[in-house]
Amino acid sequence: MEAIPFSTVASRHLSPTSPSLSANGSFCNPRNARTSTKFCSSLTGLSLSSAPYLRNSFTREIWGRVNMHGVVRAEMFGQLTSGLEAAWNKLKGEEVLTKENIVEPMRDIRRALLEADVSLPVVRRFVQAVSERAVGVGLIRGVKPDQQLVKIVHEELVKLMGGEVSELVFAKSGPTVILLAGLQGVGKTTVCAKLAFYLKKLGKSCMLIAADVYRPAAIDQLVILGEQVDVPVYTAGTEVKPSQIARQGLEEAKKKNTDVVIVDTAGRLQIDKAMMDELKEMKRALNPSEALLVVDAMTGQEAAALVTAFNLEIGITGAILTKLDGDSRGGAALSVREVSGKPIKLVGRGERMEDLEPFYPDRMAGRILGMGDVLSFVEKAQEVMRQEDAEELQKKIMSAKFDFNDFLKQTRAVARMGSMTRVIGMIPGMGKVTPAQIREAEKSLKIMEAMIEAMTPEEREKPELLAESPMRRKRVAEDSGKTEQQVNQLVAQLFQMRVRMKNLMGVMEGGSIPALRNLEEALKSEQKAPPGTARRRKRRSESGRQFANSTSTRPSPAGFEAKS
Ligand SMILES: Nc1nc2c(ncn2[C@@H]2O[C@H](COP(=O)(O)OP(=O)(O)OP(=O)(O)O)[C@@H](O)[C@H]2O)c(=O)[nH]1
Repeated sequence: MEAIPFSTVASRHLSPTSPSLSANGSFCNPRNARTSTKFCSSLTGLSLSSAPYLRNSFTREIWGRVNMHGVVRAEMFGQLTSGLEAAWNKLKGEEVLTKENIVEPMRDIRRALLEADVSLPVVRRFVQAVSERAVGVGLIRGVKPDQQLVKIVHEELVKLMGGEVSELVFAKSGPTVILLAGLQGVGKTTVCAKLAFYLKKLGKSCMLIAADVYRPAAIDQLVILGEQVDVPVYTAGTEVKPSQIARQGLEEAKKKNTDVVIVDTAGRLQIDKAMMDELKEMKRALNPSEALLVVDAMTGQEAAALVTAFNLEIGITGAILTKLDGDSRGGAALSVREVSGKPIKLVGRGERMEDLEPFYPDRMAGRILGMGDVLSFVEKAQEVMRQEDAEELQKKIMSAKFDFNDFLKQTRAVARMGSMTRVIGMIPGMGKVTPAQIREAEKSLKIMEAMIEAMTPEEREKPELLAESPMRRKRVAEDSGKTEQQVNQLVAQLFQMRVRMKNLMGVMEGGSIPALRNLEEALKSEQKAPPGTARRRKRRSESGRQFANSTSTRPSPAGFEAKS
């Protein structure tokens, strides 16, 4: 497969079809623009002016690297995303949305939602709401009908999923009790530890209570997970009643001034009376601030039905949706709130302890529409990247001094961000990725790492040394067990990246969206121009000039390809 620069891939997906991009020039939902900016800056600790950089060039360039050896095409709610895309495509060339021309797109939307296992009444209400709004839309100058429909669908999806983030409720005094319930194997025990890990990051002290007395292995599992996240686990064996264990555990937590206790309960294969009675008793004994039902996203609308049933039976405060990293079709995420009236508070997106996060309806809608979830991505990136590193990196990018040490640091940061599937799903247009393509990308990272490790510290710091010396590149190839061609490619990529980063920085600093579009257009047309054409040659020579400008003291490595 021919390697296509990521920026080009991104530009395809950042076309004006993205309502948030055209609306405010960022990936954030316009509604939440204020919150999003605050978010970015509060998380980074960088100045507000750094936020656009983090939202744009940082994410692209990290992914530029991951995707350098080939394009990873879009699968997270993949089928739903493509189904919806088919709907917009039907409106291409139309001047205005009318009752007649939205019939077919609405049929596509309906079909896509049903195939994603969204519950039928929810689909009906959704389609009706979108249709009513679509035909009521007047002609907005510069916004095409397909874009208008995307925007309406985005807003209705956000509404469907509850609109705002539903925050966890904490007790005003004494320990906050969070009771977790759910069927067998949905991920309850894992969620206990993940939740403790998440709350610890918010500065809360936690204790886990092992009240699943029917599966002794569950107690051991919780103890192990507790050790992993460094949170105490209260256990009392399997001979004591669960409500009794929970009460004792709560007393213990009070003595220790613990902020939050999280109670693991027994799962069943299906809802039964004994389970419900036990949960009711636990609720009476603990008076929890949160009673959350853990449901598996892969079960689609069944998850929504379970939330409804548990709520009617024992009264719950919300749901935690797990396994969103799997091939969930989206039905659960879209149906739970509307069917049960209860919000999804958190989502699990992997097996690692850090793979639990708040449920943001607007970000989820963005992912469903193939617009990615850049804010979650940036947050993850910031979690694994020290602030000083981010600042240092920013300086280097601005002065076009980005070297192989930075390259390695960022590559490793990406690796620490979690499973590739999960991370890739957050990038606009990167929703549909096959496992084989992810393996390919991971392999590429390893190859790059091996080559960089074979460089001397001086070479890593001054990539020009490698650009100028075929002998050095040969040595790196031999020491890393890779081919000379692979080393040449890596060195060339670093210089290309410097140029691209500099261009992006210029655009970001100027802050003008038309400029960004121009750049994307330019990248797009470069990709389209066949090799060897005058246009491509012209661009290449311009790119060489840009490089020469970006490194004043060194000879341009534009010629190094010829030397090697
Ligand atoms: N991929 C993925 N796997 C998950 C997620 N959450 C949990 N799992 C996995 O699901 C499996 C079952 O998780 P458990 O925590 O044991 O489930 P449980 O609900 O406590 O099961 P019972 O105690 O039998 O009721 C484990 O292999 C977990 O690693 C998630 O968000 N994504």
